[in-house]
Amino acid sequence: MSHNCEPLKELVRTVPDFPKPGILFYDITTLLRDKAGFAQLIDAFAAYYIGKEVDLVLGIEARGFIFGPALAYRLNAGFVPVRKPNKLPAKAARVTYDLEYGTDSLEIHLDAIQPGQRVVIVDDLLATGGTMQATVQLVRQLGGEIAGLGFAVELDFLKGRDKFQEYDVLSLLHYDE
Ligand SMILES: O=P(O)(O)OC[C@H]1O[C@H](OP(=O)(O)OP(=O)(O)O)[C@H](O)[C@@H]1O
Ligand SMILES: Nc1ncnc2[nH]cnc12
Repeated sequence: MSHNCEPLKELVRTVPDFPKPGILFYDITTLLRDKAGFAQLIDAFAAYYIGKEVDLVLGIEARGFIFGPALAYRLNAGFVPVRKPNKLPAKAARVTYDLEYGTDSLEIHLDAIQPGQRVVIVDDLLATGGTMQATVQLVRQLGGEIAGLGFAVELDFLKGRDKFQEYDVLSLLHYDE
């Protein structure tokens, strides 16, 4: 199967003024419901990370939970959820960050990563990069080694990628505006 995912952009719906006036929302639900499209995305992620000795895939709540477990399964890796505040039952580390449309916090269980484990973090979309930057901070706090940062969609014009120059960043679909 081809891993050129760009044609899948046709399956992403844009919704103006959601969740706030002035935001153009890139809605991937229309892509997820397409069985060939969803399979191609997971295949493309898997093809990129297979052979990179990944121990854990981290998914960021909520939309990172869609891709993370499917990829972890394909890589024979574990899955770790990075969650919104006060959802994790055991002791957790927390970080607060800015979003394109507000602020939020994320948490990870303190024992979720053993020092030196190789971690890929996945999310549906890279906008300003605040969410991923916060998650990178959590992984580093726990002593994980970042093997890669993976996104289904990148909004190139927001330049979130600039925050991750020292990391291997993979985005499957790119939008210039
Ligand atoms: O690059 P950034 O500017 O940080 O934006 C990207 C983040 O924003 C969205 O999540 P959101 O916080 O809306 O949460 P949700 O997945 O629960 O809808 C998206 O799923 C990413 O996680
Ligand atoms: N414009 C956008 N569309 C979808 N998800 C987002 N997360 C942050 N900005 C977004």
